[in-house]
Amino acid sequence: MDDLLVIGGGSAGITFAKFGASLGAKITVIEANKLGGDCTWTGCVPSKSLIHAAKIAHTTATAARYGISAQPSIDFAAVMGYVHSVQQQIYQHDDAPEVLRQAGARVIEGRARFYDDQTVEVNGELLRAKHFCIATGSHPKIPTIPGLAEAGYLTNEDVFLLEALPKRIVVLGGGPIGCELGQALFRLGAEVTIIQQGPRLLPKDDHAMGAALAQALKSEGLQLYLNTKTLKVELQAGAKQLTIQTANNQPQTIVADAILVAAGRTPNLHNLGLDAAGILYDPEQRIHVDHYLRTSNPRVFACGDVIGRYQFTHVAAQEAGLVLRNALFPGQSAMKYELVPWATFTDPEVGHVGLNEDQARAKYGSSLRVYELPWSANDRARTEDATQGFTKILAVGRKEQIVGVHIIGQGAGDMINAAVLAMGTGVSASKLGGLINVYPTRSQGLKMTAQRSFTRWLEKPWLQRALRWYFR
Ligand SMILES: Cc1cc2nc3c(=O)[nH]c(=O)nc-3n(C[C@H](O)[C@H](O)[C@H](O)COP(=O)(O)OP(=O)(O)OC[C@H]3O[C@@H](n4cnc5c(N)ncnc54)[C@H](O)[C@@H]3O)c2cc1C
Ligand SMILES: NC(=O)c1ccc[n+]([C@@H]2O[C@H](COP(=O)([O-])OP(=O)(O)OC[C@H]3O[C@@H](n4cnc5c(N)ncnc54)[C@H](O)[C@@H]3O)[C@@H](O)[C@H]2O)c1
Repeated sequence: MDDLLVIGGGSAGITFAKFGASLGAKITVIEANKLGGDCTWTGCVPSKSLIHAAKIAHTTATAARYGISAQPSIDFAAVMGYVHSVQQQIYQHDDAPEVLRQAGARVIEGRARFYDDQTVEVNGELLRAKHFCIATGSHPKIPTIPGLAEAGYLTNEDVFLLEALPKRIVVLGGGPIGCELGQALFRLGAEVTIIQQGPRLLPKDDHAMGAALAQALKSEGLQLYLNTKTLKVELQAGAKQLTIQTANNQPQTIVADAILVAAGRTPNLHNLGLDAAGILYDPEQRIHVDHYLRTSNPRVFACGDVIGRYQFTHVAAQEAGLVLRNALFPGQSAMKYELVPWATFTDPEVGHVGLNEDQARAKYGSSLRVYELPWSANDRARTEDATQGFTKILAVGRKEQIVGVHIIGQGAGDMINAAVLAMGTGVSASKLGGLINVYPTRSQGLKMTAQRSFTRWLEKPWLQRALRWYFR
């Protein structure tokens, strides 16, 4: 009998197969479509490949300021060919059934559902296991807008299959998907309008990040509507006409050739037989799990996008590791979410870890200190004409404990990992500011921001007076 049977072979499922089997446990992964899940086929991998190609187009088109003149000629089908080739490479190397079998896991292709509280059915076969894990991921949430379904729309599930670039694209949603793909498609030649129903982009990030990103996207040429509701969509002479209500309550229309819906995610629970297995879930379609990622059926765990917490590949993988620990070994450990980092791979990128400023202020009040440094103070950023950005460190207490770091700027997604290391190992802001970093690097900006925790004392009048006396 299997030690663990996993439904879903995406980011979490693949971690189960590789890591679980390497421990010597009997692991079966059942996948309904293609191993690799959202990340390889409809998420991280194609979006980051498209963003890379789009950045090259943008860099080429704007190279005149460096004394280099060129105009990119963009073959959209070839760009998509590049995207698909990266997907194939990653699939063959990391996700394919033979890779997981080689690692020691059993792979079954088929759609699984619970038959009862200790049995799963797939391809007409009933399978029992000591434990189960639901890792079925999520799919795009489609807002209820009159006429949207009839007019037709794209989501992350089909945008990477486009063979030609639509001329005018409206993106519904100003979260990470809308901002990343909106900018990439703009840079590849589309006219892009992002409609965000809330007051700012990236509302899960620090408020200053969304505002800075909005400024960057607008200055590049994207149209942005914040606090805006889409009232209806109509087909007019083959094009899609959206009637929107903007912040000042003025209805107006926008005409587009394609609408990309990027308005959040819904967990994949449909037809899973959860009731037959005694697994509780809520009307928002989230499975209830405890701190140990166990559902209301003690044999069954759930992790990844399906539990609707932090919907990232690195979190799905971390949660899968925790489920392996709790299902296969005595005792149990809880998932810790305080140090979940993420990055939005726009240009400039936005990196996040810990509390944002509003959360930190609500929690720590006047003991919160905010250290900020614009990238214009960083020499490497200057040499690379990448001064659009800033770093923000949130610290508390006499020990200057770091409770949040937020970075907007080129490469912020890589840089945020240093902040994770500092926070995870209890390095204070003053300690971080005192370390030696390589000059000239953009990541030095993190250290330079942390340095504010002690250089700010130099601005105190009493210290100024004392220094004047000392050097009299
Ligand atoms: C456009 C986009 C860009 C993204 N970019 C990033 C990024 O840059 N960084 C990042 O960290 N995250 C990113 N994400 C999020 C990331 O893709 C997800 O958080 C991650 O894939 C979740 O992993 P998972 O294992 O929970 O689900 P998935 O990877 O979606 O895997 C679930 C699998 O379960 C299968 N399945 C479903 N039902 C059944 C069933 N009944 N039987 C058998 N199999 C079933 C599905 O076919 C699927 O393969 C992005 C997402 C999108 C949409
Ligand atoms: N770089 C990354 O790590 C990355 C990239 C893409 C996606 N993701 C993951 O995928 C998840 C889903 O991304 P997402 O951007 O779809 O979701 P999201 O929930 O993060 O953002 C969606 C945004 O759309 C807005 N919205 C909802 N309905 C709307 C409507 N009718 N009109 C206009 N705006 C509307 C919401 O206010 C929200 O801000 C992310 O939260 C993240 O976990 C990660």
